[in-house]
Amino acid sequence: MAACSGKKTEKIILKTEDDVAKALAEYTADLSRRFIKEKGSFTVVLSGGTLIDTMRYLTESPYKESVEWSKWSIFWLDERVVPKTSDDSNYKLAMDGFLSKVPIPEANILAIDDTKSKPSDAADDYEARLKDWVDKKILPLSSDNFPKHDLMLLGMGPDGHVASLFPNRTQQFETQRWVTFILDSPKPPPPRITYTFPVINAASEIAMVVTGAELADAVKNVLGTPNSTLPAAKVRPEGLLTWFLDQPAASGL
Ligand SMILES: O=C1O[C@H](COP(=O)(O)O)[C@@H](O)[C@H](O)[C@H]1O
Repeated sequence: MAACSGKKTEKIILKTEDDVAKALAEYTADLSRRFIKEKGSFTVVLSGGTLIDTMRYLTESPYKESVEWSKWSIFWLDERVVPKTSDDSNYKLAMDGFLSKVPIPEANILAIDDTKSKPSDAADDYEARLKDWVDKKILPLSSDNFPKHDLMLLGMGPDGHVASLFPNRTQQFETQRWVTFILDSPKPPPPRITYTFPVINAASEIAMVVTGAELADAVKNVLGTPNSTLPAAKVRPEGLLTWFLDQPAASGL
């Protein structure tokens, strides 16, 4: 393992995707233990894409038995505006690959309301329900009054997008809203809702989980270029940012 730390950024480079999956399970279980000991709960925000498969070891021993799943709450960084039964749904992906295999209470899972077919309505609704969770003191607010989650698990696309914040789209510049929407995502399906950067960067911990040679150029741009303008370079949390990379993804560094 090669690890190098900046002030608040750590980069962990492992040989294979399987090594990254194992390290991610250990890291997430450690944080779960730490946050639950400190404050009795653990709020986790999921991406879609390859991340869910890379979380696979959390659903196996020893984590399946030892993690206090009843204290977890689940949110999504972004969601496609499609029925939850669609193969394009990030909820379905997470349910099939992760949530159906661990005992997180259903009431602790904040999924998109898929009866809202207009993306703007779906974004307003998710933001309103986040506000309810803040009012109920399940989520605290950051010093800038954005909801503060314990852990966000981010993937990155080859174009440098994170969540549904894409290059050449305005959503990446949003400074007020907690949740916004996009009608013309360059990656299908086009209609989506997404957390904004102020909410992402309010998190206590962020893991960027990036594996595969097809991500090498974007990794090089974000981590190897001063002043990269890709959306992933805007991930600068209040807390710690940890990059989990396999060697193919890190090959340009
Ligand atoms: O469309 C999306 O893409 C990104 C990256 O996905 P990956 O398959 O390249 O890992 C993902 O993080 C996001 O949640 C998803 O909606």
